[in-house]
Amino acid sequence: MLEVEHLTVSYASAKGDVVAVRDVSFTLYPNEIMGLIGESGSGKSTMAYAILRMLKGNARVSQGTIRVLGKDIYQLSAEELRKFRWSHFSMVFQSAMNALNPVMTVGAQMIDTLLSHRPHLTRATAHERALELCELVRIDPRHLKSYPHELSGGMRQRIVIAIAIALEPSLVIMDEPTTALDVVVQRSIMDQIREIQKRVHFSILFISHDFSLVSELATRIAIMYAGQIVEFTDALSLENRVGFHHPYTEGLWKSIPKLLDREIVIEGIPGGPPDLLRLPTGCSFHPRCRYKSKLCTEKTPELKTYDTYEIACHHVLDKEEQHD
Ligand SMILES: Nc1ncnc2c1ncn2[C@@H]1O[C@H](COP(=O)(O)OP(=O)(O)OP(=O)(O)O)[C@@H](O)[C@H]1O
Repeated sequence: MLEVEHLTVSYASAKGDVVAVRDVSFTLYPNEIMGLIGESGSGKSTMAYAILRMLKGNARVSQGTIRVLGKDIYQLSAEELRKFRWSHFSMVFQSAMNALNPVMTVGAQMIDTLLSHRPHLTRATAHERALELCELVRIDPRHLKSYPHELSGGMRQRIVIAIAIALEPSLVIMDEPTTALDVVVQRSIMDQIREIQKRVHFSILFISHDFSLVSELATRIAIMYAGQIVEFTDALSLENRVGFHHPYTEGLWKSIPKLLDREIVIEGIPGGPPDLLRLPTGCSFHPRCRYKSKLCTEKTPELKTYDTYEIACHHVLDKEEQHD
């Protein structure tokens, strides 16, 4: 479905090349929901834009390949890419307002997307399909006549989701799709994403900095730190075996507020992410890691497979004993 191999993406800057994604490889399987999490600045959005071939001016893919349905998307011509996007892969970003045209009704935008990619459709059939999409995202069809500003934030994001799945793509990349919404609306949209994905089957790469949100939706989670994936884990193992993970994953998991004995307990991760222009030697996470040794300051750990996990940490086998 989606194959990313050795992807490296850099931004040219006055101080030198900022390598925002470093040698990332993974496969997303048909109908799989994979979460991608990491703190702000870890490279999640850069990766999403690279996969969508939507990187901005000073960014470039300096290494690696990205294949969607077996096609190297960087080998497609502009016209092929235009056809491929929306039909085979699409995206939902944080701000629905930016994704929608403010001077067109939402119905016209849905019908336009359908007709521009399926020119053989009649306007009446496209309208029927728009009605079906409204039903799928639980929007009253009368809102097809509304302009984006007439709808609430949650409704706008539902419309964006409807447009993203209008052409039945195999892959939808969602980058913080609910971050701008309040908690109640966020929950209902998450439930709906899950329900729609079950009904119409497509793969999702779901990007967020919110571990609890991702772990509810995704079956597999990739954890990103300073441009690299430091762990792939299944969502269930986090609750059951939190000590057997990358120290960064453990820290993120413990940063989720938990109610213990009527007190809210939050354990954070000390320090902040590194300057990408001056990465620490060895493991990039070592300055913040309570399990670090001399080896960690000297040698970059590679991703290694342990049962159903892949973890890049020199001490993953011995750290579980020290974990509390
Ligand atoms: N246009 C740019 N020029 C130079 N550096 C950039 C540019 N855009 C992003 N970066 C740098 O690339 C790194 C990764 O940024 P990115 O936005 O991909 O991270 P992120 O994990 O998605 O963060 P957030 O959750 O805040 O969106 C950051 O350190 C950022 O400063």
